[in-house]
This record gives sequence, structure tokens and C-alpha cells, in this order.
Amino acid sequence: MDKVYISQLHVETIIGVYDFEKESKQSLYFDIEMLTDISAAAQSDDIHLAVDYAKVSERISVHTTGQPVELLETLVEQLAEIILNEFNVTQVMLRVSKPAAVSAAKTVGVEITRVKH
Ligand SMILES: Nc1nc2c(c(=O)[nH]1)N=C([C@H](O)[C@@H](O)CO)CN2
Repeated sequence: MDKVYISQLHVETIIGVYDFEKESKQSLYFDIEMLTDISAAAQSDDIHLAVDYAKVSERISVHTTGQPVELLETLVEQLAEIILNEFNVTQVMLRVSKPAAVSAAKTVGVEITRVKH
């Protein structure tokens, strides 16, 4: 299966478990891999038949900066459901990194893979 991907999408938002995290935005970085058949888009050269990575990026940014959640787990589950429901994708891998969370680490985060049923 073919893949459309987005690497290191930067979004600033309120996210976190602790009170101090609810007062100022933090950076999140998303890596997304979406399985899809690209043949119709390639043969027609038509963006409407492609998984538009710009539209996916915008949807991720809008959702992530909407209603705040505490856990990265909650956020990536919500985003995986949105991508599978709203785009022509059979499987999505989402990795979110929160580089400021653990000062001794380069970055930390959560990765999931979800399949359309
Ligand atoms: N598995 C997770 N562990 C932690 C999370 C998280 O979202 N998922 N969040 C925090 C805090 O919000 C942290 O980012 C602040 O230091 C801690 N562990």
C-alpha cells in the first residue's frame, strides 16, 4: 500500500497533566503516516483524488488547538479517529513528540497505529 506522510508538523497548544501546563502553550511535533492507494490521484493528476497533506495538517492543527486535553494519548486517539473518518486512508500512524516535557531527554511522546474498520 502507498503512503502519504507529514513530518514534524509543529503545533503550539495548551496540553499537560499539571497546573503549570494549563497556563502557557507548549510545542508539539507530529509525524503522520497514512496508508492509501495513490493510483487514482496519480493517473488523473487531480488533488481531489489524493489525500491532501495540507488539509490533513490544517485539521490536526485546528483540532489540537481546540478543546485542551491532558494526555498525549487522548490527543492522538482523537486525531487518528478524525483522519480515518474524514480522509481516504485505510491506516494511520501518528507520533506526537513533546520536547520540553522532560529536560534530560531530547524528546518524549506517544505513537499509535490505527486501522479503518
Ligand atoms: N504517557 C504519558 N506520560 C506523561 C504525559 C502524557 O501525556 N503521557 N504527560 C505528562 C506531563 O503532562 C508532562 O508532559 C509534564 O512534564 C507526564 N507524563
